[in-house]
Amino acid sequence: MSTTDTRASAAQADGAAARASTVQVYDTTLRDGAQQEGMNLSVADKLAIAALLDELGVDYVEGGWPGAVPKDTEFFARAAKELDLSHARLAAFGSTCRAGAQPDEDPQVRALVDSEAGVITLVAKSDIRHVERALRTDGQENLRMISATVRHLVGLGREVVVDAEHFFDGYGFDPEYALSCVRAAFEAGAATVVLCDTNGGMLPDVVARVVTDVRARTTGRLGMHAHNDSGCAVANTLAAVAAGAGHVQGTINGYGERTGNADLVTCAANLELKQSAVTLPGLGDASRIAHAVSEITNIPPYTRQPYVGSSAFAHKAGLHASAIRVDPDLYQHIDPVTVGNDMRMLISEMAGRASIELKGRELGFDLSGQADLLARVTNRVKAAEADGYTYDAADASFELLLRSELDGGGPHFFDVESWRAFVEHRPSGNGADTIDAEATVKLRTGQGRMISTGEGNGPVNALDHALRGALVGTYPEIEDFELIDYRVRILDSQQGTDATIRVLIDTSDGVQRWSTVGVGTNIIEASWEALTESITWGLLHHGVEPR
Ligand SMILES: CC(=O)SCCNC(=O)CCNC(=O)[C@H](O)C(C)(C)COP(=O)(O)OP(=O)(O)OC[C@H]1O[C@@H](n2cnc3c(N)ncnc32)[C@H](O)[C@@H]1OP(=O)(O)O
Ligand SMILES: CC(=O)C(=O)O
Repeated sequence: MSTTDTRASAAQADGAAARASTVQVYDTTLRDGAQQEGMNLSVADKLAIAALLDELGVDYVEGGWPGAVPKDTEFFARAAKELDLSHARLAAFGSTCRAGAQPDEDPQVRALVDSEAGVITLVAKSDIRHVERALRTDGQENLRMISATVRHLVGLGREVVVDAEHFFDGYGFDPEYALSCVRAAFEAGAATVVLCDTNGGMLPDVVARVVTDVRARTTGRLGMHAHNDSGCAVANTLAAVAAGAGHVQGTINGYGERTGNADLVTCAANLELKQSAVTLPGLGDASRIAHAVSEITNIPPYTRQPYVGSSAFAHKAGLHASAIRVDPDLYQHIDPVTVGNDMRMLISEMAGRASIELKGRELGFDLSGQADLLARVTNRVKAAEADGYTYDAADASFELLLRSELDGGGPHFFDVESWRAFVEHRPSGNGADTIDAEATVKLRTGQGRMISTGEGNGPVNALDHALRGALVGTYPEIEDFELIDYRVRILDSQQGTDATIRVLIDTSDGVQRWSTVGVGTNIIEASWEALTESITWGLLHHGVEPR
């Protein structure tokens, strides 16, 4: 073991020794995550997400609030028949009984029992101001509500978790009252009392101090539920664990009310990989699972999300690449494989020869020892980027550039003789004028000269149709290629309509997706370049030989 390794291991061992390795991981995506603006999950969505969370290996999946939200009532009914969880326990969320009511008479509490969930999580007020102003009752009655509801559910054989709402604010205002709520829950048999930063405004030092105090003055497992309004939800969760909390709540991808909850994957990865405080059996699949949940919620993944984002291990700076070539650990905090992610090299004006060599390796080319070639490609990339190209968003165009240096010309599927596109406005006289676009492409393949005309709803669309028309006889494979995204950026906006234009095109064949770039002072010229590169890369990667 090297000196650096020894030092790193010692530091990690210190951290680990300070913590129990039994911190419970409790997911509230289906309840608090669903409180996110714009999120609307069907029962089928919830069942699918619950199965993914179980694969990840969380200890608890909170399914929602049966009795309050009809879909959640249905979720628990269907979960009992359809969900086969191998690791997680299903938790139903709800509130304590109402002021003045008995739990066995309260329909909300009955709905929790009827959900048949083995775990019931009760939200309880712990800030005296909320008790008096929101519940409109007094402190003693709130303690009775907590105590009676917990006792009732424990008596029915359920594991009870109590979420002490607004705990940190309440503790700051009246610590004795906030503590009496925690004690009431434990004395009635709650397995865990979760201290909630409901308004999400806490900072880690406050969380650490409060959790330490509460731990010294109560007995029982404490948990942490952090919202991210101060941008500190993950940090606050880790601070709570460092101060002795044995249960963490959060949501996958950090979904949740307002700015969201603590991102559970980030929390759990930190706790497992850096502190050995949790064991998440599916951590090695975390990236796939986080993205699969994004597909279901229909909320695009956050590319810079820690651990699982597509940029989490993407390296752009040339100096980083030169060190990574020696040892990836020099610029990465963990091995991406441990969370199911990949290291990627981004090629741009900031690339150096090491970046090109590593990108080449990623693409399947061994460029080691080819100093002249690496220098040539680096120089071409820098010059092209200065002209407006951007290769970190267009891997396919970079690959073609690299191959053109490697193969002395690269793959050559067709020779373009000429192309043209025009747009015609046709007045109708009745106000319903039409605008038609038409393009003609002339090119040669090994099978002869092809001339094709295409129409479209704009000149680029017409050109795309004409190009495909000219090629499809020789290369029928292109019928599978579909242009799925088209982005235009004006590079020097002060030049008005004379500006340089960059076009990025994403193409898919239903299995893989690739991106190409074109640049020109004319939007059609830039689009043509990106279109032809897209077809070339697609043919190449379908194993097609020039015909
Ligand atoms: C911090 C959190 O995020 S907790 C989770 C919050 N999630 C949700 O609110 C989503 C689901 N909520 C709902 O469907 C509805 O708000 C319901 C069914 C819970 C309540 O709806 P309604 O019965 O129409 O009541 P309304 O929303 O007007 O008021 C809430 C009532 O709950 C009471 N209440 C609030 N917190 C608690 C608590 N911890 N324990 C007991 N009662 C509570 C309030 O005092 C109020 O009582 P009131 O009807 O006597 O005034
Ligand atoms: C319970 C909960 O969701 C909160 O206090 O934020």
